[in-house]
Amino acid sequence: KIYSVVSELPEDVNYDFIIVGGGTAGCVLANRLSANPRVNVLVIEAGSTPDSALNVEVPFFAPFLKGTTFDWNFTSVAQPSLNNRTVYYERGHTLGGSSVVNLLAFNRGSNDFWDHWATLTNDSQWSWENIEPYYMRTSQLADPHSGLIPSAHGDGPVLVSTPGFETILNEPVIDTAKLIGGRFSFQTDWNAGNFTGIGYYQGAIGNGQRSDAASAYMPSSIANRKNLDILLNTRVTQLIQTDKVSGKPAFLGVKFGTNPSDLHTLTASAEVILSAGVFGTAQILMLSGIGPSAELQRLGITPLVDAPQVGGNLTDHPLLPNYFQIDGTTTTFDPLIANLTTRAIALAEWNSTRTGRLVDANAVALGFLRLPEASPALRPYGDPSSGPLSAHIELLFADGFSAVSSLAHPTDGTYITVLTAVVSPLSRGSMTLASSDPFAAPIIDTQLLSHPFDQAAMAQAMLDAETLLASPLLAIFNPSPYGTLQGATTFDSRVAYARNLTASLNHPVGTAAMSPTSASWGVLDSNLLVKKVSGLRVVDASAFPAIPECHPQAVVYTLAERAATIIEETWQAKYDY
Ligand SMILES: Cc1cc2nc3c(=O)[nH]c(=O)nc-3n(C[C@H](O)[C@H](O)[C@H](O)COP(=O)(O)OP(=O)(O)OC[C@H]3O[C@@H](n4cnc5c(N)ncnc54)[C@H](O)[C@@H]3O)c2cc1C
Repeated sequence: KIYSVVSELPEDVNYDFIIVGGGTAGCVLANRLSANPRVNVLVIEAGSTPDSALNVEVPFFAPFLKGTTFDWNFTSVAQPSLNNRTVYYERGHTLGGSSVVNLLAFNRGSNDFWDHWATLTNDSQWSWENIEPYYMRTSQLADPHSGLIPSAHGDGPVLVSTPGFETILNEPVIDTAKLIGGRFSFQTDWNAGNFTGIGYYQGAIGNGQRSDAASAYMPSSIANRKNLDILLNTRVTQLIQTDKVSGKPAFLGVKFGTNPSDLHTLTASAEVILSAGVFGTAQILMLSGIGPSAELQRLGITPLVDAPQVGGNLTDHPLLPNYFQIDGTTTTFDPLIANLTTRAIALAEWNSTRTGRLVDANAVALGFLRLPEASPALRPYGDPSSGPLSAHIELLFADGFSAVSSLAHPTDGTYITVLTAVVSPLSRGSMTLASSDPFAAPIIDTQLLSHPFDQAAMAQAMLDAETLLASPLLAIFNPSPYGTLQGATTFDSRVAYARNLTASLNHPVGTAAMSPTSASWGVLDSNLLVKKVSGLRVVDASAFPAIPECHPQAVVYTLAERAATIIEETWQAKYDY
């Protein structure tokens, strides 16, 4: 059942599993673990439910969710590498978490990125060969999906499809890839193992509507299970040490509430699982005394387990909009942003037939490219990608002015945007506590674009965007660089442009990374258990040992599916899973 306030929660239930955070990973775990009627599961989620909100359901409206009650509204500290600008961090604050507010791309990454995880954790359970069945459990194809490889897709609850609307860019971008080939070769299906080339976007969209962790993994038939309770609008503030097992502290107690003067506690009999996301999980660990001891002491928190890397290793994909003004007679999505009447007409079409431009996200075609072999970026720093099936940079093609930067949408004109990103970044940031107040926002220091490799890779991505737009099928739009992009014609001026406009692709990961049991780096072992602690698990994007060279939500779903099986196997004897 779903409860909106703490006082409604039944007092006589003994919960076996308490899941902290009902986001992308949390919904998967709650669904799978509560399938066993012999266990009681509690999810505590800080936000409310998406409840058929229009901007959640309509794929094209996803950017309108920024800054709403569905968003935690985080902001980084000023970044020297970005001319001392701050970076906005959107994070889902609702059942379903960031899968409810994200830009819908659904990619499981290359085979060699998963094999890289197996190497990094020294555990073959994360290799593609072993993880594939768990990916298959996450999602299934929905219409339209012609051209995709059916055997590369599974039968899970998240619906995945290709663009449902023919924009001015779909065919020209794909045909350009087919024409040029090489690094720009056409990619038939992103979810078939090779994550390089140029191909159609695959989105978590079914019947023209968003498919997220809440709608796919937590429909009312699951949420109403007798052995599953979901407490909304409530923040977990701390885990409480309950015991010591084989000399290691156990944290089965959970403190939660809506403000510092009204906090409650519950104790799980089997496990507490942290799924509060890349910032929430590290924050709760530190508030519980698990983190860098000296830092915790400075904030007045009693250190219980010295875990220096909690909050460290923050890795993200920098995102840069490259705007081009095009021939004014062309149809782009710009009027849908600038003109409320045009938007209302499109919405009426979406409401009645689930057709039109609103059925897709902003970007309709993607490129995931390896750097040229002679790239100056690769020489000094080596190849940071997971392998030849993985990219270094990404290009997203949007048929209008894509509002990801501080630049306001121009009041007139017709545009296309090529969003460029670095997907194998070497920059590393961190997240720390601002204070011991669990309701205070953390300090996020992203370090985006601080490493010279990332700057050089971004400059190459900008050059690739220009090269593609100059090819015959795209040159017909007469794309002309807009704003300061006009002056970005050399390596140095491209980097200067990037420093001015780079934002986050909202893919932060790694603040409680998995590593081999004996490794001095990392926070978790390869079964997602916090090292030096008994039985405390982390299941979300903070556990990633390295950032995938793709959009990460499908990787989170897959990680959580695998985690559910690890947990079931751990408790097989007691609960007969
Ligand atoms: C704007 C945006 C666009 C994105 N675009 C894409 C995309 O197109 N494709 C893609 O693959 N990925 C995308 N991502 C990234 C992807 O959505 C995330 O990586 C993924 O959903 C993270 O899953 P998670 O389970 O780690 O965390 P989340 O899904 O964020 O879940 C964490 C949950 O914990 C809750 N929580 C946090 N702290 C507490 C607390 N103290 N107490 C109780 N609850 C708490 C939160 O409210 C949230 O519900 C995007 C993300 C954003 C924000």
